[in-house]
Amino acid sequence: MVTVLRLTDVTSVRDGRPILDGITWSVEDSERWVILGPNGAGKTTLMKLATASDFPTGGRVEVLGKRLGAVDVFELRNRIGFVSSASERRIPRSETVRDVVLTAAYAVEGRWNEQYDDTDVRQAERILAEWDLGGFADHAYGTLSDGERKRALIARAVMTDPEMLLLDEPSASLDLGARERLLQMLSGFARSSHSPAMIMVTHHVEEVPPGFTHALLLREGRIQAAGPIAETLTAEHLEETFGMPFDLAVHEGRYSAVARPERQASGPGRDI
Ligand SMILES: Nc1ncnc2c1ncn2[C@@H]1O[C@H](COP(=O)(O)OP(=O)(O)OP(=O)(O)O)[C@@H](O)[C@H]1O
Repeated sequence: MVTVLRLTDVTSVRDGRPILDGITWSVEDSERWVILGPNGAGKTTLMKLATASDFPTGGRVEVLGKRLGAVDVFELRNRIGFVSSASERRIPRSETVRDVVLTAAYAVEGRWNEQYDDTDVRQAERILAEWDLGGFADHAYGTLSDGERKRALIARAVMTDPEMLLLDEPSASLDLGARERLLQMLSGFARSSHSPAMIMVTHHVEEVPPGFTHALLLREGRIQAAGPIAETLTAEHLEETFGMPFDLAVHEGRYSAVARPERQASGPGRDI
């Protein structure tokens, strides 16, 4: 086992306020982590540290065995796949889907004069097929549906065989069918022993792909619970994290959560 990410007593302070506070967490190459927590809990800030896009205010962050602050972060970033709404905005709309994936080999957005060898082209074609995008290779990225775009971005992120794949809310804005399709593909990818370590941020337990092995629950910049998913993603921990009680169900690796009905009805719509 190889530790791909290690945070030790990490603090991130912005405008004098701790956004992350006392985070100690590590990820092994065989692990697939889901990160859950309320809006503003610090999930994106944590992802920025994990992708070597930001530095901590205090503590120690080691990404792929290298300590942030003592390593060329550009070299590190080439070994990490990252999909977020920001990465989506950087892709030119007129770029073909094939080039969206292929240009990852040079870490550029938008094909220019780079020379790609046959191995790169074959790798791109293989990955496009794996993510069910073979029929879209010549389509312009801007014409894809949201679900197809997400798959194209993930295909781009895995083009360089990264050692860590990080996904920030990959299912956000997808319709039910597109979400389910993406989850099936992520689940298959997570279960493959050839896949890199995965870390995925989501707002909904329904979006946790079966095959994910660990969960980290974050609240107000602190870890509320972290560890193997069966012990961590529990109704008790969700209540501590989100501040309200849930009924949590697990069926064939899929989670669902609804607020537990309060005994005395209150709020809008109650009978008076
Ligand atoms: N550069 C910054 N300067 C000041 N405050 C910041 C900065 N970056 C983040 N924050 C604040 O830190 C907190 C955590 O932000 P972050 O985006 O990490 O949360 P999140 O868990 O990803 O939230 P969401 O689920 O809404 O995306 C928020 O209150 C945010 O306003």
